[in-house]
Amino acid sequence: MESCTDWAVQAVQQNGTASEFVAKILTSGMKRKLLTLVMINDGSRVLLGYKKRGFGAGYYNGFGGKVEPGETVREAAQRELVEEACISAQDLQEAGVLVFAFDDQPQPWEVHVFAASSYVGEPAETDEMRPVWFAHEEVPFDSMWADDPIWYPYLLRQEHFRGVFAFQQTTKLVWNTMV
Ligand SMILES: Nc1[nH]c(=O)nc2c1ncn2[C@H]1C[C@H](O)[C@@H](COP(=O)(O)OP(=O)(O)OP(=O)(O)O)O1
Repeated sequence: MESCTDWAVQAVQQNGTASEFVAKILTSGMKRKLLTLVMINDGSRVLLGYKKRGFGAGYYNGFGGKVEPGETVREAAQRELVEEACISAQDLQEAGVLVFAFDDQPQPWEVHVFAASSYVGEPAETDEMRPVWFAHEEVPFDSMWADDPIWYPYLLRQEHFRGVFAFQQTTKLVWNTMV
């Protein structure tokens, strides 16, 4: 089976990129870092968390984090949702995959995005995230990762997506392609 990194490498080779580090970081065969991101979407609103600490602090985002040894990507997605928003998704669906190459991180990141419309529990603030509902037309892209406006339309249309994104100095988006 084709691994996700293979399609990301192909995308870079087919589309070219102004930033050499993207090709270098994706083709070097180094292990990627696996992460999850869960988007709760009730049909007209999405639940985002204001990230209070760590990577992406100050941004709104879905809930997620690193896949720990011994757990599946799906298990990690459920665990992070409970840890960060105090809710458990009932209909977690695979929504898409995002590959990020950073010029200041040693490994490419592969983020598995899941969507859910129903959950048990009540969203509550944790040490890491403050949950806030946003209407689809009011998603606060100015306070989010620069790649988000590119793939959110796919998410909201419930169309599966794969994207490759290159960042310089952590947050400056310098190249992207949707596959
Ligand atoms: N460019 C980007 N756009 C986006 O929308 N989400 C991104 C992103 N880059 C990273 N993320 C997400 C993936 C993941 O859900 C989160 C980063 O995870 P964290 O570093 O918070 O992981 P952990 O919660 O495991 O960390 P610790 O609690 O520090 O162990 O940010």
